Amino acid sequence: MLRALNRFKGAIQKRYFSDDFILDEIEEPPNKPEKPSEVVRLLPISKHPIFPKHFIRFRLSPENFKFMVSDQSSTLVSAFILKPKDDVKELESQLSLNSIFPLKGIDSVYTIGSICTTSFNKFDRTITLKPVNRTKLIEVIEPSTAEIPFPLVKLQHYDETPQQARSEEDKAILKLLAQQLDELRTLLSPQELTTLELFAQRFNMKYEEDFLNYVGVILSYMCDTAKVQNIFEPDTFSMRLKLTYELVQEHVQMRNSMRKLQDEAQAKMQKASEEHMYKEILSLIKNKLGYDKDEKETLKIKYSKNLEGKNVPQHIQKIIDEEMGRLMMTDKNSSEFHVIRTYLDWLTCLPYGVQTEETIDLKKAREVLDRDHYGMKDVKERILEFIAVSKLKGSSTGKILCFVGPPGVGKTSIAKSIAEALNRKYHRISLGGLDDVAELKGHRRTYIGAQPGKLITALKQAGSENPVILIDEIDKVGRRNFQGSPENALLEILDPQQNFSFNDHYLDTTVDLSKVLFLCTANFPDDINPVLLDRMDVIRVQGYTAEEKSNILNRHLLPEIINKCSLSDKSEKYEITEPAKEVLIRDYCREAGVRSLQKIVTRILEKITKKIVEGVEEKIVVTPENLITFAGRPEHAHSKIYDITPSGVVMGLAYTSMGGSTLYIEVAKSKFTGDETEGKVQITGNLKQVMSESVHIAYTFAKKLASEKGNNFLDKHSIHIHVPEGATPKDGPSAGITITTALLSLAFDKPVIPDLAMTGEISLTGKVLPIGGLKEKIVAAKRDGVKRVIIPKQNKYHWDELADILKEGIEVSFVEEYSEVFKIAFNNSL
Ligand SMILES: Nc1ncnc2c1ncn2[C@@H]1O[C@H](COP(=O)(O)OP(=O)(O)OP(=O)(O)O)[C@@H](O)[C@H]1O
Repeated sequence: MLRALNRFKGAIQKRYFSDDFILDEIEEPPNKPEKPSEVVRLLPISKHPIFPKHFIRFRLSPENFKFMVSDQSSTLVSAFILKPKDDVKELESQLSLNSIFPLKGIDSVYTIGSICTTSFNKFDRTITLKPVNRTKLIEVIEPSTAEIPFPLVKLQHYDETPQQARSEEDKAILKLLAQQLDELRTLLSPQELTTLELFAQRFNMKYEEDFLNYVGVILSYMCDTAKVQNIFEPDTFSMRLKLTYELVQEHVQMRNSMRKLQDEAQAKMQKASEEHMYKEILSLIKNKLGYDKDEKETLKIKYSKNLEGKNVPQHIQKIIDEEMGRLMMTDKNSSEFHVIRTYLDWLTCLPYGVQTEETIDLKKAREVLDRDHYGMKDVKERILEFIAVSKLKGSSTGKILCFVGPPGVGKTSIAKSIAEALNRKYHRISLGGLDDVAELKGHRRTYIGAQPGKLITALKQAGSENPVILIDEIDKVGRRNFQGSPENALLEILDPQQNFSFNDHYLDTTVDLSKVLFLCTANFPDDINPVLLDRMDVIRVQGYTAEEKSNILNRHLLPEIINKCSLSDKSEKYEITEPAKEVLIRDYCREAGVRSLQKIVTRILEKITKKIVEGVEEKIVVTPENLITFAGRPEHAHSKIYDITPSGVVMGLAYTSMGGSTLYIEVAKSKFTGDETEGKVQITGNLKQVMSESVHIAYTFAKKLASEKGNNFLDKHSIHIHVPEGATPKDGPSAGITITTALLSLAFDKPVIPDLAMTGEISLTGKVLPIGGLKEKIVAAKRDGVKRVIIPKQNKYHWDELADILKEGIEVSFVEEYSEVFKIAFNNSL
C-alpha cells in the first residue's frame, strides 16, 4: 500500500474521476479542535458514511448554501447517512453529485455519523466536509423549518485516539485483511485501482486505525450503504476490524464468482466468433479453389445415377430439374441447401418405371402356398381364384384382399407367400395405433425434419413400382382427429380410381400407386370403417384345431426353429415326444393361432441348445412329465369351471378376437329391494352393448315361456346374470339361447343335461338365428370336453364344411325354434 502511495505522490492536484466523487486538493487534515462542540447542525447525506480522514464535497441548493454560509455555527457540522429508502434512490438518480437531502424525520438517518469541519466554495456552491470524529446523535435541539433547513442536534463524540496495544487475534486479522485486500486489487478494473490508490494518499498506513478507515472508504464505494454503515458504527477497534474483514472477504468472494462467470461468457463468445470466422474463411477458400462447385457437381452426378434407367414422369422430372437449379445457386452452408438436398434424395430414389416381372402362374402359386402353409384350404382356394382372374385380366392389381382372423393364424405370412408366388417385392406397413395422417401421407416440407409418409417409404424400400404392400392391422387404425383422418387417406390409397395420382405432402407432387398390389389384414372386421370394408374382398382365416396345430408344428414351425437354433445336424441328441407336443398344444397354447406355440417351442429348443452346448452327454428327451422344466407352467388353466352344471348355469360358445372359447352363463335369483312388484335384471361380467341387449331379449322371452308353462318364478324374483372372466370384453348376440336356457333352468330349478354347449341368437318370438365363427367355437368346445352342441339350423352348411376329425365325438343338434333347444337341454322332462 505504501508502494502504491509513493507511486502516486505528486498526483494531479485536482482531479475528477467519477461522476459522484471529487478528490479535493491534497492538504493536511485540519487541526483537530481541542474538543469539538457537541451541539451542531445535522446534514443528512446519501450513500456512504464519511470515514475519518476522508473528505467529501457536496453541492448545495442556492438557499441552503446561503443559509450555511451565513450561519455562525456552521464551521462544524455533523453528517448522518439517510437510511436507504426508495425515495432516496429516486432523488439520487436525479442528482449526479453527492447530495444533501431535506430531512423528513430524525428516524430517517442512522444514529452514528461524523462530526466534520466545513469549507465553502461560493463559485460552484459546494461545501467540503472534513471529518474530525465519529459521533452519536443524542437529541434534536432545534428542528428544521422552512427558513432553517438543517436541524440543530446534540451529539456525543467517539474517542478516536489511536491505540497501539492490540490483541494477538487483532494482529492476525489485520494480516488476513491485508491479504484479502491484495486479492481484491487483482479483481479490480484499472479505473477502480487508480481510485483506490489515490485514496491511499490520505491515510497514514502506519496507524492501524488509518488502515481500517482506508479499507472502510474503499468498501463504501463498492458495497451497500447498510453494510458499510455496519462497519462504520462499532466503537471498539476489534469489532470494527472483524466486521470489516468479513465484509472484504464477502466482497472478494462475490467478485471472484462474477469474474468466473464473466470469463465463461467471454470464452463462449470468443469460441462462437472464432468458429464463425473459420467457417467464413473455409467457405471463401473452398469457393476460390472451386471445391464448393465440386461438391455440388458430385451431388449432381449422384442424382443422375439415381435416375439412370428409370422412366421418370414428366411432372416429376420438371421438379427435379428446378430443384437441381436451386441447389446449384444455394450456399452449401445454408439450411436451405440441406432441405433441397434431402428433397432431391427422396425424389430421385423412387422406382419410376422399375417393375419386377409379374408371373401369374397358378401351378407355381399353389406350390408356394402349399410349401409355406399347412391347411388353410379355403384361403388358398380364394387366393388361387384371385390369381386365375388376374391371369385373364393380365394384372393382379385393382382388387384388395383383406385377410380377417384371430392373431397368429398366418394372415401376414400368407401375404408374403402371395408376393413370392407373383414375383413381386414385399413390404409391410403396420397401422396398429396409427392416428396421424402425416404418417401415411408425409409432413409438409416446411416442418423441421419433415419426411415422406409410409407409402413413399415402402416404394423406396421395395425398389419397384409394383410391390405387394401389406397393410397390417387395418382395423386398428385411428379414427379422425384434429390432424386429419387416416381412414380417409387409406380410402384414397386403396381406391384404384384415385391411387394412380397419390399425393404425398412431403413430395408435394403425385406418385403412381396403381401398380401396387395392396393386401390387408385385420383381427376384427367389425372395427374396419364400412366404406373401406366395402372396397375389399374379405377372406376369413380361421383358427386351427389341435390336429391342425400339431401338423403345422411338425411340418413348418419345428423345422424353422430347429434351423434358427442350428440344431439341424444334432437330431440324435434330443427329442420332443408326440405326447409332449400334445400337452403343449392342449395346455400351453389354447389360442386360435400358432404364435404362442411357436414361442414356446422356440423356448424349449433354446433350452435344449444350451444343454447341448454345455456338453450334456445323454439324449435330451422332452416328455409330458418333464415339460415344466423346459416350458414353465402352462398359462392357461382348464377353462371348465363346472364338471356338472347346476341349475341356472349353462355353457355357451363365444368367438372373440383371440379365437373361439367356451363361456358359462350364470343366473341367480336376488331378493326384491324396497317396494318392487316386478322382477328386475342385473348384469355383470363386462358385457358390451349388443350382448346386453341380447340379455334383455332372452329375459323377456324366458319370462313368457315360463309363464306359458305355469311358472311365475321370473315375475316374482329379481335376477342377476353374470358371465365369468370379467376381464375379457364380450360382445355379439350369439349367447341368446344360452341366456334363455340359463334363466329357465333357474326358474324350473332344473339343471341342463351334462356336457352340453350351445350357441345361437334368439329373437323376441323365439326364433334361433345364425352365428359366426363356428369352427373356432367347435374347436373350443372340443377342447373343453363338450359332447353335445346345439347350433342354429342356418349354420348347418358351416358344420358340414368342418373336417371330420373336428366333428368326431360331438353330437350336434340343429335348431330353428327355441322350443327345440328347451326339449334337448332339459331332456324332454319339462
Ligand atoms: N397354416 C400355417 N402353416 C404354417 N405356418 C403357419 C400357419 N399359420 C401360421 N403359421 C405361422 O405362424 C406364425 C404367425 O403367423 P402370422 O404372423 O402370419 O400371423 P397373423 O395372422 O398375421 O397374426 P397377427 O394378426 O397377430 O398379425 C408365422 O410364423 C407363420 O408362418
